Amino acid sequence: MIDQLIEKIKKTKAPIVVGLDPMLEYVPKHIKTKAYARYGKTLEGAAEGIWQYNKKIIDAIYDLIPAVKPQIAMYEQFGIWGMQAYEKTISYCQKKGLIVIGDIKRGDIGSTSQAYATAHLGNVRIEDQEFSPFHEDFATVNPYLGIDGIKPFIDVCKKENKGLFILVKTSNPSSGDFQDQMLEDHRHLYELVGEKVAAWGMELMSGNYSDVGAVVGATYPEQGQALRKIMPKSYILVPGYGAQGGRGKDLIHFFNEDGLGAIVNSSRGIIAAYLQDSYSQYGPEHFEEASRAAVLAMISDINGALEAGI
Ligand SMILES: O=C(O)c1cc(=O)[nH]c(=O)n1[C@@H]1O[C@H](COP(=O)(O)O)[C@@H](O)[C@H]1O
Repeated sequence: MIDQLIEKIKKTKAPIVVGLDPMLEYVPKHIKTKAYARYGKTLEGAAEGIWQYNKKIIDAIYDLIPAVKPQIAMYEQFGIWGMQAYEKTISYCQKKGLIVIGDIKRGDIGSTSQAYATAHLGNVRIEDQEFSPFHEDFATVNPYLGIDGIKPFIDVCKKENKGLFILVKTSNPSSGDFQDQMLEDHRHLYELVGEKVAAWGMELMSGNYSDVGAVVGATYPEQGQALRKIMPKSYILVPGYGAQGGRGKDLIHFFNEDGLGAIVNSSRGIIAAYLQDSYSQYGPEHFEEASRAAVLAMISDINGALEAGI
């Protein structure tokens, strides 16, 4: 699957992924009014609102980008209707030719991880038929449970040609609480996890890169540089650009010398661009055009930094 992602990154010249993390407060009034008229001010009405909002944004940006990353919690808050909106969003994006990274951050004991992997990347058998419930192309995975929690995902990736991004050094302010702990051999815990990700990925090579990638936050550029060397064959998903403070110039060391190796995510910075001062001229009526302008600005910021830095 990583080869397909790389092909799309090369084609769009955009090493970016747009996070589809819809909050109800971002959905403009004209969309909410329609959704509530049909389904009431209910979980179902809210889920319809976020789905219509996503659809407009996808239509406005799909030609510019290789991939999207819907974050499942944003959908889950609207119950089963939210989960339907999650699946509809995935199907719609895939029909538009986008790679979908399901931001599910799962990981559990082996048997439970197996069920998560089946739900999101694999197929569930019901009597004599198989169904792929959420059919994302990649999923984010939490490695805290060790190899038991990861192996079922790796096995499904092998079988179904899918991919993973495993949390290594997250972007949040308290990510150091555990991840920066120094081990007896004077390595940080995130370095050990990076080494494991690199080793797990060797079984799933596709060209120069592995289907097993890593998540490293844009807010930790020095750690990103160190991890780039520890995991030379792992694609790095880099969240934390924009709303969390990451900028293009912080990101050059997340990339390899071939100009590949990283894909940078922005969620609020793109989908809620119309609420920012710099895009306020678009207004809620043209929110999707603000998102398109924000995507173009992000591509040019990152490519500009890469051209200047490599
Ligand atoms: O796995 C992730 O995507 C992720 C890991 C991480 O370390 N930090 C992080 O922000 N994320 C996700 O990336 C997105 C960031 O959103 P924005 O800050 O709005 O761009 C959210 O969906 C987060 O859940």
